[in-house]
Amino acid sequence: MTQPIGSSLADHLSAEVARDARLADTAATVAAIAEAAIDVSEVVGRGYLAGDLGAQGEQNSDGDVQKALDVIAHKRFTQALQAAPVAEVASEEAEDVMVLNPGAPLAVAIDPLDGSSNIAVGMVVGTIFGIRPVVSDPSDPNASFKTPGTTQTGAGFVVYGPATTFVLTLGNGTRIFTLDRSTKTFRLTHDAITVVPSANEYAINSSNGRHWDTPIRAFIEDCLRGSEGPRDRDFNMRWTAALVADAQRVLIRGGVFLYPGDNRKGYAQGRLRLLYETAPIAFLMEQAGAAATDGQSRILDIVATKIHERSPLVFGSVDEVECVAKYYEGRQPAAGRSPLFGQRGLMRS
Ligand SMILES: O=P(O)(O)OC[C@H]1O[C@](O)(COP(=O)(O)O)[C@@H](O)[C@@H]1O
Ligand SMILES: [Mg+2]
Ligand SMILES: [Mg+2]
Repeated sequence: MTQPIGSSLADHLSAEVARDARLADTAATVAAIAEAAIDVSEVVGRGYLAGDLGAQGEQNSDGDVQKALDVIAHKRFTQALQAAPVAEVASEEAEDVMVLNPGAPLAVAIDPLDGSSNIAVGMVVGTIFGIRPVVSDPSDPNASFKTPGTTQTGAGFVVYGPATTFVLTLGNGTRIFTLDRSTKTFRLTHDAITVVPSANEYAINSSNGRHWDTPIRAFIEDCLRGSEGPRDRDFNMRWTAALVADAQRVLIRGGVFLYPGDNRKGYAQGRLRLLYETAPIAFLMEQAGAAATDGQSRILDIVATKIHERSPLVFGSVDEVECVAKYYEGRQPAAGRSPLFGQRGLMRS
């Protein structure tokens, strides 16, 4: 049963379990993550008064330098998951899978703090998670995470912005809950979201333009040409440097987000990690009627071979995601290439 706007996350979780009792463990895990998110939200909300949250520490598994807030968030979410029916955790901030409650039914992949480059400048950051069943294989400690994203029973992200939002799917639509700070409760503000099929906004870090492959360069070039190019309409560009914030914008307003692979060393598969970034976002997008691919193939069908594996990511309004795939297939709208590429101009390589 759909809950009314303003109802609590706890009520929504109860309703989901009433709909499908198999979701009980997933719902308990989501509740634990939400509690921790409120605590992290308070730290983020104190901003510079909380000390130097951007202070640099060790390198994480992916070679990124950990910031103080990365470590605080990792500890708080791990503590929360310890008290949930979770056996294993794959965290961006831990090299190997962490074993929490052996014998418990669930495995969680988590990016405790997304958008780390925004910490020091006091801008929006978040948390991303995907929940899936444990796969027992004594010969492979990572077996639970080597299943396609379609096995996820729940996924979500938190945005610590002007408001703190908790964006959730349990496979029955995507909803946004907003933190009511007076009661420390997440309340439903956006029920069963439907992303518009087409919109005039794209998000990409265009400073990497000279490293992109031809289809992505051509797609962005044609967006830039706007009403004078084959797309026949003008586009706007947004990039927050926090995947969670860009994903929330796409859910509410539509558009397309791209973090493709590129020619920089180590970036052949882009920057984002399959298990705790692209697969949860893909589940949330599909549940909102949007799409998510690596440019051509559905993200939710990809099986990780290692826990910190990266994948290119293109998600958002279905027509735009489909349009990107057409550029890869050579079926893009016909037109001469723009002078912005290949010759003198903004995007010259
Ligand atoms: O700095 P870039 O290359 O624009 O990358 C930004 C992207 O990297 C991320 O910050 C990666 O996440 P982490 O901060 O968790 O490593 C995304 O949130 C964001 O979309
Ligand atoms: Mg991240
Ligand atoms: Mg992170």
